[in-house]
Amino acid sequence: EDTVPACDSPIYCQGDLLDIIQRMRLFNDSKTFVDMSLKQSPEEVLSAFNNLSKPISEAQGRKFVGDHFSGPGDEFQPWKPTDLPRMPAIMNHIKDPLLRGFAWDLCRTWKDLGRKIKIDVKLNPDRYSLVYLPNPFIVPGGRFRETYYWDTYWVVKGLLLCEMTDTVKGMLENFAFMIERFGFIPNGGRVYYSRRSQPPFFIPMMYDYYKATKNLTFVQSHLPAMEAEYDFWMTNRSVSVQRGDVTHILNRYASSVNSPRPESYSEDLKTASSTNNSSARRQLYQNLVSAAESGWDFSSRWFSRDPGTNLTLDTTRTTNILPVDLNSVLCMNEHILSELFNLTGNQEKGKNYSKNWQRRQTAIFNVLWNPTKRVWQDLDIAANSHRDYFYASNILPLFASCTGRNETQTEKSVLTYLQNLGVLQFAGGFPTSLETTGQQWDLPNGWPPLQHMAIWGMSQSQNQQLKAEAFSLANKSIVSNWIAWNRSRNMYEKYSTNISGEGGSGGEYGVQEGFGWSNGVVLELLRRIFPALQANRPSNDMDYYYGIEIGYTFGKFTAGGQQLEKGIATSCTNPQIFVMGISLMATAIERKTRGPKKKSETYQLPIKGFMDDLAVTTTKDVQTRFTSHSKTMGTNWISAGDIHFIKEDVKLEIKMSNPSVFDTKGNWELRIYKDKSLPSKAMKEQLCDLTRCFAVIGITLLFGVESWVNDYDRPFTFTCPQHHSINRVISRHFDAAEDRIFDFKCSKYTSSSERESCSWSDYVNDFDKPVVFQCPNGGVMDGVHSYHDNGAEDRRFRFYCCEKPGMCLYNCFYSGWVNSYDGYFDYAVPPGHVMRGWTSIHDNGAEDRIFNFEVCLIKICINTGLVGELIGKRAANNTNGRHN
Ligand SMILES: OC[C@H]1O[C@H](O[C@H]2O[C@H](CO)[C@@H](O)[C@H](O)[C@H]2O)[C@H](O)[C@@H](O)[C@@H]1O
Repeated sequence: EDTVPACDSPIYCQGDLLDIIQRMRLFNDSKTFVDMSLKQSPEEVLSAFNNLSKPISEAQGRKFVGDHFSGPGDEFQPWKPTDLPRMPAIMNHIKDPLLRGFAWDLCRTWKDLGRKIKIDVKLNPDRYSLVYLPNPFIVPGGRFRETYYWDTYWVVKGLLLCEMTDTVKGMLENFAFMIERFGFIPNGGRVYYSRRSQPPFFIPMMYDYYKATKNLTFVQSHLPAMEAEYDFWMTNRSVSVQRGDVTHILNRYASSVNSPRPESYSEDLKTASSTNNSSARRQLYQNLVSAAESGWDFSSRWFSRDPGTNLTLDTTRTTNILPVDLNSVLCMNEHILSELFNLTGNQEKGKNYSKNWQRRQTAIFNVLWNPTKRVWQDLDIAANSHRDYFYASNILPLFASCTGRNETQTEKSVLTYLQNLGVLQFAGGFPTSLETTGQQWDLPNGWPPLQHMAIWGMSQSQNQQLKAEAFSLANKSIVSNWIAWNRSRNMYEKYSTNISGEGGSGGEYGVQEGFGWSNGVVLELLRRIFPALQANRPSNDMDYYYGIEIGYTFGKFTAGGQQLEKGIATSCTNPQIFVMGISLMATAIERKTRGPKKKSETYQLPIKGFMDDLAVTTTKDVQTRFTSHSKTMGTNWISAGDIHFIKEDVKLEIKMSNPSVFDTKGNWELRIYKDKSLPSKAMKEQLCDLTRCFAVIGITLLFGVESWVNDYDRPFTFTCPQHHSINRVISRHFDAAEDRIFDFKCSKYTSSSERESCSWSDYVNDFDKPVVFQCPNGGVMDGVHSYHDNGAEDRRFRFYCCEKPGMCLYNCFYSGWVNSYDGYFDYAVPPGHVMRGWTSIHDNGAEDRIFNFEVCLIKICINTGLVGELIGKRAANNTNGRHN
């Protein structure tokens, strides 16, 4: 019997180098080493390794790795998806404003999980374990830096709900590219995954894409790839099972690799350490790799249940088992293939796949349905008996609509089975199993893909009780994610089913954050299962407006109540009226910024809110954020009643449908968004009739206008006129564009007419890098140029500095940070001062910058004794206080 390594690479998949270095456990996570790239060719690295005298000490091993490897992660270039629209329709469907905000945040996390592979990986593939893919893709997150096969099914669902169809298309093309290269889709995008697959969801992903886009041409062009993938499973992973005189064909997980997994090398050696016989060891490795192919790595599901064996990893027997979930997914594939061939006019293939689908349903019922337990169960091939244990996978024929028998009876007995076991009662959702083994696909973990498949299957049932249980599980699942998100701004790869909001545990690595499939599953559950779900309100903190409705009349026009919240105001039939209402409301709140007088004759602390990110794109699409900055003193004055704000014939009412909001702490900042181009845009797009457009113009003028020197994602060059210098910088950030717009004001600093000597600096920063700039030679900042990059989601800056003849700068100081990430700022240079420098830091999480300005007093030098005194004498490390 031959050893089959994970791939052919003599560095990443087999040989002494891998063996010696991985046994040293130089990194906390074994995956780190095999994700690193080579600094030289594999031949050079191997020869350097062979030249080391053996045995190699740990210090030598560390040095060797440092000298010859780099990364991990340096195979990628900056990339952010650019196809996230400003207002995906999912926002219109989710009822609860908080959950709508959550969905929007999740849509935005795709930006953090986007990756694009550097061209060098294509040119020098043997220097990388990463498999080159032509299009950018979304990764799960954390240690999972590469694409993962079955994860992508839920990522695609999430992306489609965020309407990011270009990204999805590219990812599907990547999978077709992998099928072309490997004959199937590997577990993940590394060479060490290239001899095992994962649950086959390519065809369902294509189908989801088709349903979302109706792009049949694209899907049709990939039908050969879909068939090739299906054939792979039928040729390499099928088993026949005799029942009566019928031979059923079913599938199993069974990789040919029978050596330790490179990414968990020392872990596999340890698991096999008490298996002395080399053939048994190879068999164990093969079963471990095959368990990884199932996506359930690892679980008691694959352990031997022979009497006398413990529930331990070294008893893993994956290839002996016919799994319910794999066969359900293949059944789904057969159904979809039949439908797609019919749709594209190939009725013959359509019929063939339909036959396969019917056969599979029969096989699932005849082989995997346990008539005693009245549920589907995995089959132990060797013992020819069901494995009578609870696994979430047992009910997945419901998800695949492959129950193969009378639905009413089946659904009823499935419900009874679940109720009797108590698996519907866990606080955090549907458990994976009822075994506690320390493995991650066992108790206490609940996995997002399983939550989704189980819930979806149950929700499609005709049995009302089973359907109701689906809602209850969806509620638990969303809430658990929501609690964790509010607490930590993290989405986990798995969750505890014991404690809602807690990440999962167990297995080979700590719980990972990101996280592709969790984001997709929450979006899917929110949209398709429980759009009406109401989230629990945070009890002692308030970052959002919620439960606030505004209703107002304008002349004879009365607008219906609009819900306002952090996320989005939706279903507005008249954007202009809405815009006006919001502006008015902001103003009304501004007027109350001191809060009402208390009995003690003192005023409540200020309340401030601001409207942000206003965009009107169609007659029905208005979005704005109405956010609040929370936390100072308790105040509940607004809950006392409605506010009526009457300005000429405009009447604004603010109704509080949830007054308790204001029992919490509030300290909000007010900004009114005024886009001077809005009324004309609205007129052009015929969004309003003449009277109302004029009204908008009127309101816009009434409240003043802010102008911007740039649009989001666009470059700008701004300079002040001669003898003027910048005295105000205003800027607003927009999350969907991950960029800022700017405005500058200038003031005259002298009446002298002497010519200034001005010049532009070079770019003072790279993307994602700090700006630390000071105009040289006593110069003053009179202009700024900047451009934005969508990949880095950042700006580079150049500055226009002018030496002011006869003028001296002194008493320079820094403003301190004038904004928070994603925050608005309006910084005014103090009177008598000019701007000399900028400091700015970018944050990759927020994809935004904070700013700190250096300003100085300016005076005529002549006869002041100050000549030449000031400039360049910047106090080291003084970033906040005054300095000379
Ligand atoms: O490195 C250990 C294992 O890690 C992966 O498995 C786990 O994460 C995957 C990505 O989220 C997920 O698809 C899988 O279901 C998880 O168990 C990897 O897929 C395994 O092959 C690998 O051995």
